[in-house]
Amino acid sequence: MIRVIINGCCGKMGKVIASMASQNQDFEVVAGIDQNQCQCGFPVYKSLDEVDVDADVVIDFSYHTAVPQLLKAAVIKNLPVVVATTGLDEEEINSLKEASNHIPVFRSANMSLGINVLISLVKEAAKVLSDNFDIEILEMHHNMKKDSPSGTALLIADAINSVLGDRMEYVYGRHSNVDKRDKNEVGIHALRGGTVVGEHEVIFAGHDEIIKISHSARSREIFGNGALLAAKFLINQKPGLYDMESLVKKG
Ligand SMILES: NC(=O)C1=CN([C@@H]2O[C@H](COP(=O)(O)OP(=O)(O)OC[C@H]3O[C@@H](n4cnc5c(N)ncnc54)[C@H](O)[C@@H]3O)[C@@H](O)[C@H]2O)C=CC1
Ligand SMILES: O=C(O)C1=N[C@H](C(=O)O)C[C@H](O)C1
Repeated sequence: MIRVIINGCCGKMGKVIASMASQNQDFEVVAGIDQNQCQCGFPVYKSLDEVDVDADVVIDFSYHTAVPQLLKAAVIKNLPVVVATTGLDEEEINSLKEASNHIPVFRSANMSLGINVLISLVKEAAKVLSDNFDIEILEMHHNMKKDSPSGTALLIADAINSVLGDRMEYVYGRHSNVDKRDKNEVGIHALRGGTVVGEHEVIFAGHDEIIKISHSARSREIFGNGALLAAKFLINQKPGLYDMESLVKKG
């Protein structure tokens, strides 16, 4: 039985993780952490420092400002952490890399298998098409999402850049642009509205033809499933930084 602490347990994803874990005999949620209070069926603390319950792993779906303190406490407690929270700035990302020198840390902006397959497809397409096709990324999420663009859109852009010699410049929206589009741009555009779970589309626009590769998340359970698989994988790893590619490769 893998004993889980959920950071952000009162949130949309925290509740999904708690529900999925309760239906999976491999997992038990032993505690939650949230700045808010909520009825969860397990004790809820304000910070990991305060948690006095034994656990095997922390799963984090919270807010970017929460991550450095969470990781600091996880290092002290020698607890592996799955970081699913997005919108991290450079300093927060560095805190994550530092923690991974001491504990296993798994980070992915998108825990779904589908997006990680899309990323593989998009990398292959970019290798073939980038000379003659302009690349734009469009994402849409619910009206409660606090960060923009999505971590997934940035993950896709970074994957494209990685196969194009890191020569691409990200352009976020085009409101103030007065020049024509540069070839070495990746446009990234965010839409917000309704209860959209997560839509991502990569558009390769060429001369007289367009290729689109897209993913549509219809339920948050696809992220919950990936996070639980990541937690199961992570508890058997040495200190280091892991991602969905590590999970797929090591199985
Ligand atoms: N990697 C992935 O597959 C996915 C990542 N996410 C990301 O997960 C994060 C959470 O998403 P949602 O659950 O929709 O958001 P949410 O806003 O519903 O939940 C976040 C929870 O974290 C809590 N929180 C905020 N600051 C905190 C702190 N300092 N300490 C403890 N708890 C704190 C909030 O009170 C809230 O209950 C976002 O960054 C989102 O982009 C969401 C879905 C999938
Ligand atoms: O906030 C969300 O809901 C999601 N956030 C992640 C992101 O920023 O990419 C993953 C998923 O798209 C849902």
